[in-house]
Amino acid sequence: QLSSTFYDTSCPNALSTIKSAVTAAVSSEARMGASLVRLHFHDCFVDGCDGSVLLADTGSFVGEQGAIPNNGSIRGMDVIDNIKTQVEAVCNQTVSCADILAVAARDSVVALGGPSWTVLLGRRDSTTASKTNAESDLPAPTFSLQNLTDNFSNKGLSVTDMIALSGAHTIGQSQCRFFRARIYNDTNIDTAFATSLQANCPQATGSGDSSLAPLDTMTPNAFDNAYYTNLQSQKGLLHSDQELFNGGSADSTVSSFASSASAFTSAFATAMVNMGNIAPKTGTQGEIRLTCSKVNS
Ligand code: HEM
Ligand SMILES: [Ca+2]
Ligand SMILES: [Ca+2]
Repeated sequence: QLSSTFYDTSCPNALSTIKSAVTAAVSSEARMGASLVRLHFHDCFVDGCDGSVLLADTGSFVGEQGAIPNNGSIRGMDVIDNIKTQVEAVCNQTVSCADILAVAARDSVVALGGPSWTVLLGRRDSTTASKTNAESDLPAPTFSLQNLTDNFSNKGLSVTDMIALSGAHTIGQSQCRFFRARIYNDTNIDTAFATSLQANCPQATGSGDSSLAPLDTMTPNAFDNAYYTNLQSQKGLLHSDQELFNGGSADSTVSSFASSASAFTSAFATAMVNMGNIAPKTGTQGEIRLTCSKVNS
């Protein structure tokens, strides 16, 4: 249904416009690459890749940005709004916000040294958002391996896709409130690693809640396979990360991605295409938004 050539005649400069803007944003702040990849994930898992996550709360409209997994956490919506303005300047109401997110996620990975892949295009934008679905469908950092497997399976994604996509945690940061329970309560954590994290993340809820730590302690700004070698030494930051290497059925795939960068990058690229195919709106469904943060009036 989606097609890599969707904008070839209607907007031949769309992809280059997005790439330059993403490259500039990531050059000025490496973490923005991570934030844009996550935004695409949080879009696709909630009613499909339809730009729903980008809709801001305005007046009586309730978007997804206040949902528990997103609130005070997702970033980069302003960067997408800015890219959309540049894309509108070259092709009026032609390129969807959902497609801009999918391309920006790919370009972010490339900008941080990761693999490239061909992005399928032609998604249309939603005219609705669902805070309820954002709270029910996005995975939580407290999840077990079984919870994670079920959550991705509900979106049509395999365990291999789940393990590969979790490798996006090779970049970016997490707030203390999401890893506090792990560094004080989990036993499958490297002791020195836990102790070093405790310095900026006190045990008491409310203190240092938003202090940041890198998801990949080795190379936080490089899209590599260090995430998996960290898991092998019990240095996963989130409880859900370490669940992938905890003596269970995912261990062998983690080991394969840890020992082969190419096995990881190829599985990651495949899984990103699979995630990008979740319930796209096409044809006459939805709309092409003029501004990514609000529906057309
Ligand atoms: C497997 C289940 C997952 C869970 C439980 C999870 C949870 C989280 C949490 C709690 C954070 C920290 C957010 C914050 O502190 O504000 C985070 C960050 C991040 N997640 Fe995930 N995530 C998962 C899967 C994914 C997937 C599939 C992707 C993309 C393909 C992804 C990409 C990222 C990135 C890049 C960051 C860093 C964002 C930044 O620095 O702005 N995550 N994730
Ligand atoms: Ca969505
Ligand atoms: Ca890394």
